[in-house]
Amino acid sequence: MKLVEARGLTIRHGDRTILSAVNLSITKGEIVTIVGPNGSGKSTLIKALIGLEKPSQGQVNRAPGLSIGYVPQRLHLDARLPMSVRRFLSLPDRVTDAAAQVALARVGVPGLGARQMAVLSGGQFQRVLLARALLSSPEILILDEPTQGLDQPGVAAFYRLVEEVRAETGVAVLMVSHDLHVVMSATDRVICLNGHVCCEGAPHIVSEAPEYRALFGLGTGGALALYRHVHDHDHDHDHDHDHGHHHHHPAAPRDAADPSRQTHERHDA
Ligand SMILES: Nc1ncnc2c1ncn2[C@@H]1O[C@H](COP(=O)(O)OP(=O)(O)OP(=O)(O)O)[C@@H](O)[C@H]1O
Repeated sequence: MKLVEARGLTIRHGDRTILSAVNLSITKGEIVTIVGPNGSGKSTLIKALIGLEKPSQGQVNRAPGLSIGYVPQRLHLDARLPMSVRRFLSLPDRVTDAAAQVALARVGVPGLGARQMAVLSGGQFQRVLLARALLSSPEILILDEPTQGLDQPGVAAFYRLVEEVRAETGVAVLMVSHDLHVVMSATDRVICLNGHVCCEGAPHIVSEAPEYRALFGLGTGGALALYRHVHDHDHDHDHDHDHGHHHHHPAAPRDAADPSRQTHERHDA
């Protein structure tokens, strides 16, 4: 069943076309990731799917009564305004203490309820946002760059958490990311966006697609100058060897075929 779909979605602001004839759909229980460079229209697409942006042409359809848990790209809270985590979870809809506790435990930050929002770390803040999004028992979670500002282990942990929640609840997930490599193992389908849908499919297929390579190419050839290298070791326990001991491969095909291998791309500029 389709939860949300866009058909021929075009969005213009003034005489600028931000999105052009975008088609996509998200079905029950799948994790879909939108990747694309800065300004490629990712947030605009998300807003259109939620109903915060009006199509200039085409249409957006949502399943009747669809419950959406949305985590925006940026949420600025005034640090001078006292706001506990517990109170934040009750905005805009009041939730019970029990429900708040369950939600916080679910995202791995139990007992944070009394803490002020302003003093949370980046990772805790993102988890609290996710907890709040989960409180409405959504059929789809929409996360706009949920790992912005987190370090690598924090990013990996957050995506693992999203996968766990999906496995437990069957919620569909649509998220935005800049980098395919970090979501490779945590997503079913990738949509590469650059004002239009450049390519779409399973992560390893998209990473090999010429359209994707043109944007996120290897070496200094790509617009975003990324390179990929393959590790045979565990990053968490092997920091000493983290520099200079890698074999740098141009996107080894065996790597794409075997998701258990760790693959990284790095900004090379
Ligand atoms: N309300 C608006 N009026 C005019 N231009 C807009 C408006 N909203 C977005 N844009 C423009 O549309 C383009 C796409 O913006 P959007 O925020 O969707 O990109 P993005 O892919 O999410 O970028 P980033 O990765 O930097 O977050 C940008 O050039 C932006 O300036």
